[in-house]
Amino acid sequence: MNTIKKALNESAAMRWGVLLLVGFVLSVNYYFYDAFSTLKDDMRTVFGFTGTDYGLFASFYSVPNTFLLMAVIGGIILDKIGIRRTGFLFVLFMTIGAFLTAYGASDYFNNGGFGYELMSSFLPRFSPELKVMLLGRFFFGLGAETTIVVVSKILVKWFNGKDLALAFGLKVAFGRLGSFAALRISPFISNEGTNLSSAIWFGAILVSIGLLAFLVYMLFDAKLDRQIQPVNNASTTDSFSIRDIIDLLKNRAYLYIALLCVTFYSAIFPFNHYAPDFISDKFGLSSIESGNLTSFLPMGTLIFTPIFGALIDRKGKSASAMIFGAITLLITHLLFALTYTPPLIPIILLGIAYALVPAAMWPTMVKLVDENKIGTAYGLMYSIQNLGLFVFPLLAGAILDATNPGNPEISDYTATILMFAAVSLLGLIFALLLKFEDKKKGFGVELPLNKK
Ligand SMILES: NCCCC[C@H](NC(=O)[C@@H](N)CCCCN)C(=O)O
Repeated sequence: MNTIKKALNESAAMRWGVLLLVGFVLSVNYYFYDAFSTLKDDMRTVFGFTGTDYGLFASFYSVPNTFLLMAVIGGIILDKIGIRRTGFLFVLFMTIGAFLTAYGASDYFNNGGFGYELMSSFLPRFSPELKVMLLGRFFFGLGAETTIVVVSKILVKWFNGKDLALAFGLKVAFGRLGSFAALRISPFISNEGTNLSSAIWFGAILVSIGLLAFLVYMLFDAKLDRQIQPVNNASTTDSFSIRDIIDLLKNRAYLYIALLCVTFYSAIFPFNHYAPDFISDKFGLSSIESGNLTSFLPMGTLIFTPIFGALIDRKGKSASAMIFGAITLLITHLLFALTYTPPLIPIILLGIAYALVPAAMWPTMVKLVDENKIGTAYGLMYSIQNLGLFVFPLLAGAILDATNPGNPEISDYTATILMFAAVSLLGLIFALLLKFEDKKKGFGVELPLNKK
């Protein structure tokens, strides 16, 4: 008797199992990205970091992705050599970067350990620990961004047509879980800077466990490829040409979504790097208290992004959701900058924006580009986004130093947060332009994602 064997991605249990595995890789990625925001003040007291030093450290994540176009190159590599090899390579970079960062902040290194002399011998404006941490942040960013592109492609491979927006929403939720854990655990381990180095090592160890999780995923991926190869061959053999990038940039809807992406995230991620310190300074809280308060943000989005994702799968309205999210973001920053509204209220508003826009924006890509170019499309979008993630933490640190001379313990963040409000306003303009373009060209951005 002939039995038809179902491919692995036909099984719902397998799909959600895979999401759990790659979701963990994202959680540790975001953990390490956000672990430093509650340590800003500890790094000021232990290493003497100024606002600009801290901003530079946060920005260095984006250097490879913006200036070396690594997120685009990672996306191209992904479309060319496939999920397993690309994923392994970039999760490995992420791990190396996390360990280098922790090494730079370690007591061993700072007591004259291996490489200390070399790192002291050039660019005396920057301390040796900052230089090694910057190098670590560089490699971490190089690996982390392409890893997110890889995970997006994994989800398209396993979930397309089957709750894709929900899966993307859950993927984002896994990232937020990592941020939540970082905001809670990092200041707790650091204990006002007495265990600063242990807090960073803890993050690096988590990232290395993420590498092990990816190795396990590779086994499932190989099995699925053996099952679907004859049907899906096109998606792995299509070769990259520079035309792909030109075509993407000529697609106005793609351009608007990429510009919304850079402005929206520039008003959130760089803000998050400063949020615990800002809340602590403006409302007189300890770093653990302000970390706890800020952690409501990823916690809320963790719950609401999948819910909004599921709604968009079924009801559509992605462009309208992005507009609404952008307006909410603008209101949030104005409240933070200009009022003493209890911080939980703007944090809740920020959570709505931070859940709604990503839930609508990322899966919309399948409406705008072909699946076999999706790695390149996401990669390019990340490189554009990383330009903002490079510029704005630096700018925020520089504005902070300029408006608070002498690196004081308590800083006035008004000018810094108003800068984030201005960036949010730009995001709103691009969200509106996207909606008009969709109306004109009929991409179907407002339609549900689920196939009937
Ligand atoms: N399918 C894409 C989901 C991306 C989610 C998005 N993350 C980013 O935009 C990253 N490029 C930057 C992440 C920085 C932390 N590692 C998000 O909403 O988190």
